[in-house]
Amino acid sequence: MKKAVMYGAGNIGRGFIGQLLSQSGYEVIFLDINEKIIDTLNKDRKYKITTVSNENEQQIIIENIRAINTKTHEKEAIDAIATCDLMATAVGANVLKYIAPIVAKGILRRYETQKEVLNILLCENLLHVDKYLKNLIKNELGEESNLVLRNVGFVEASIGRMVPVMLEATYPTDITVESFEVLHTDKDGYIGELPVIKKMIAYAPFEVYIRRKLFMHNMGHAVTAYLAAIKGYTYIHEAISDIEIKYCVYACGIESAQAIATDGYPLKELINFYDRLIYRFNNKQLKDTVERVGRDTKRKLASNDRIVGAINLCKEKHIPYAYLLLGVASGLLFELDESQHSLEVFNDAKTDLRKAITKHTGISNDEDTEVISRLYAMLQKKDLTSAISFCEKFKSEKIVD
Ligand SMILES: NC(=O)c1ccc[n+]([C@@H]2O[C@H](COP(=O)([O-])OP(=O)(O)OC[C@H]3O[C@@H](n4cnc5c(N)ncnc54)[C@H](O)[C@@H]3O)[C@@H](O)[C@H]2O)c1
Ligand SMILES: O=P(O)(O)OC[C@@H](O)[C@@H](O)[C@H](O)[C@H](O)CO
Repeated sequence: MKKAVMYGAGNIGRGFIGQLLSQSGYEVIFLDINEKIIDTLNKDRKYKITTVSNENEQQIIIENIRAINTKTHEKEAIDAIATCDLMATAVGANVLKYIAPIVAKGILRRYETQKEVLNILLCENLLHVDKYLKNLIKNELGEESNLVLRNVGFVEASIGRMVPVMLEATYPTDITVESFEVLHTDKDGYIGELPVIKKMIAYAPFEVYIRRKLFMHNMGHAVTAYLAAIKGYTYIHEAISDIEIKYCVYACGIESAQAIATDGYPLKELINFYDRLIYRFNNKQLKDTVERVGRDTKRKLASNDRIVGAINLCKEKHIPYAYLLLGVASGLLFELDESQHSLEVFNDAKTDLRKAITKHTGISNDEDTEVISRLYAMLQKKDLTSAISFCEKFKSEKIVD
């Protein structure tokens, strides 16, 4: 049986990629550091996925799996990487630097034992994650890195399925997901033959799919969460049913779509994609939280991430972006974050807003800073109605009807 290493046994590792790999005939070996999840996976050798929508729910059992704790069994983890047929990561953008040493050791062992090609599917929400992880691994490998990495494909993937955080009370490995199951990957990232994976599609050039995912899906998701926090909602489906929030999220999506479409991707398809997405945000059974979707504004408001990345693309393509600036203003007010990764941004904005805007978003021009500051003041008073009229007026000055 072919072997696949799934680095990260969390929401996406178990709830999406692990499923597709197992259903494609691979034995799936999860690498993780969460003892409870690892022990339960090894005891049961299977786990349950519940797919939910507003209409129905369905349960499936994922088999042919086992797990290795990389903290306590590093040697076994390296061995798994050295001998597998395919690998994927879903650990979180901030965690890649911690797993790079083990991945590098596994790759080096493959090189020393003349093992064939390894393709690594990178299932993280990070622009150019392929180059990022490759560089981390190059640093680990030192001088010989080019030779060692000759047979390793770093493959960007766009993960569309939304998987919420599970409640403490559920069985440790149970997971609830939405039904979306297409796995988009970068055709140019693979080395050798494309692996056969259920629901996997390989595209080239891939940039437009990554932009669609990050600057529409994740951007729209984040803006929903930031405005939801201002209005006091707990779940994404509650927020997207609020007419003012839905209007702003839609307007942000149109700004992004117009910028992405300038590279030849049909605007109509991008708008259809966004319409379906907003419908998917309304999945009441998924119970995806504002906290999960919004957390870590230090990463999410950065210049290459979902909102400011979209703004930068709009600037490059001369597309107006009033509502995306509202997205930034709302993000600067977000403090609902158990991980504390939003606290620095929130406190900096409270202390010196203009300085915080430049520090955390890279935005430094006077007009954008002024617009964000004015929207921030309105949102601080929870006045989304005035913020919307401000955006409309600002937009009409920029657009000739
Ligand atoms: N949840 C979603 O809806 C979703 C959808 C698309 C993409 N993503 C992306 O997928 C990635 C994973 O997200 P997730 O929701 O599955 O997160 P998660 O927190 O559920 O899973 C991450 C897993 O990585 C493990 N981990 C953390 N540090 C580790 C280390 N040093 N070594 C080994 N394992 C370690 C954690 O224990 C956890 O099981 C992120 O980049 C996220 O942006 C998530
Ligand atoms: O995973 P993050 O923190 O980068 O972003 C939060 C959500 O937008 C994200 O996890 C989406 O659910 C996912 O990317 C959907 O495809």
